[in-house]
Amino acid sequence: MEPRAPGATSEVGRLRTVVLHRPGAELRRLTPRNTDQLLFDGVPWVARAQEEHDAFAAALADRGVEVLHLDRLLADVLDGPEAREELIAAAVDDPRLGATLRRAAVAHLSGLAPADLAATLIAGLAHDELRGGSGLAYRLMDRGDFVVPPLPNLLFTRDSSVWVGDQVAVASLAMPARHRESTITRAVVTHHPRFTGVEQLYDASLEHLEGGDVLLLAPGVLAVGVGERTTPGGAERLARRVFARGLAHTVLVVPIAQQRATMHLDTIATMVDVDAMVMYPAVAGSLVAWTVTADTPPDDDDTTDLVVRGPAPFLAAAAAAMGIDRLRVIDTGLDPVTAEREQWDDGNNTLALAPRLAVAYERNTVTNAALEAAGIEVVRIAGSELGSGRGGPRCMSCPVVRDPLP
Ligand SMILES: NC(=O)NCCC[C@H](N)C(=O)O
Repeated sequence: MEPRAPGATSEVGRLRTVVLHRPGAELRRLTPRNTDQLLFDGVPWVARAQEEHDAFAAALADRGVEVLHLDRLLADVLDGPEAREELIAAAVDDPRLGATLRRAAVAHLSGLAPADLAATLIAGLAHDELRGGSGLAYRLMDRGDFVVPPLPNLLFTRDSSVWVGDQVAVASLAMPARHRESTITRAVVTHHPRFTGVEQLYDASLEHLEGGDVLLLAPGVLAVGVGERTTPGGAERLARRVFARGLAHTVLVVPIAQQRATMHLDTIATMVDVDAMVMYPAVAGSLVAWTVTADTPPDDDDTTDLVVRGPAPFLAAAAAAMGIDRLRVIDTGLDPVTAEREQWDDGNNTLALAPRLAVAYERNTVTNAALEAAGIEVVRIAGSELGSGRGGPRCMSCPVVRDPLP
């Protein structure tokens, strides 16, 4: 059967196709010395993280979701000269290297077969793995230093690209440790036959915008978190572009605390039904939104002012934009300490497979019980090791095809 044309207009339409990344050798690079810089909160047990991820992928496949693996898509495109050239250039685009080491790194990477090159671009290249290294920068490096740093956060496929309607926004990731991820998603959506003809809505050279901050609340209505990662400038640019291309009529811009626990909007709230969210109780009453619309559709990047109203309470502003009476918040009934613990462990970061059917980490027992009491079927997955990167089922998945809502 022909694959369905890619696209998504909501968070909860039946999920048909998703991109995941099974974590691999890149996680073995993590040590207590580099976890902060590489945005992990601990050193994961890699084999167990892979088992957990395999079970996540199996849970999706068992429910009829086609799982695409990012490393395989990457290896496919690295069979062609354009993606090879672009991604090798991106891997050595680092002022630490200097010309001599850069040349040696290019020669090494250029000699690799597609699957090996894909693996190396993801796992990185350590000093002692480089054949034929030379030059001052090389000689002054330590054995374990990275010529090409690893990408352990590629696991969180949600952040480096996001589909809005039938177009894909390649993200502009804020943290240096994640910049190169966008070059990989860009190469895949540009060169893979699966995505031929797809228009790109955003790119990594623009203001910071991360997929974890973008929620498709309803067809035509986006919520965009602005905080540690996505900037107001990024939200404005995205709004202009989705209006210009007829992909949305309203963008709700939602300020969130600029701290690690709430790095993206999807760490505090995700949709579990067409009119319901699970939300961190500590923010449910105080979250606000700026409602952005356009009187006349702008051009992609013109400078005409958008219409900005607010701030207003998020739930009311969202319901008004979505054209519903009320956006329900599933009351997790949590005491503040349990709520804080389960938010940190991504209890609010669920992946909807369909209305009222969501994947969640099993460890968040109180949040999951509340979801079930509210009529949401919860598919529980283990995440004790996966969670050390601070991301849950939504962060670890990029929906590529969802059914439109009826
Ligand atoms: N959407 C998400 O919240 N993604 C989780 C990203 C975790 C990753 N370690 C990061 O800090 O960017």
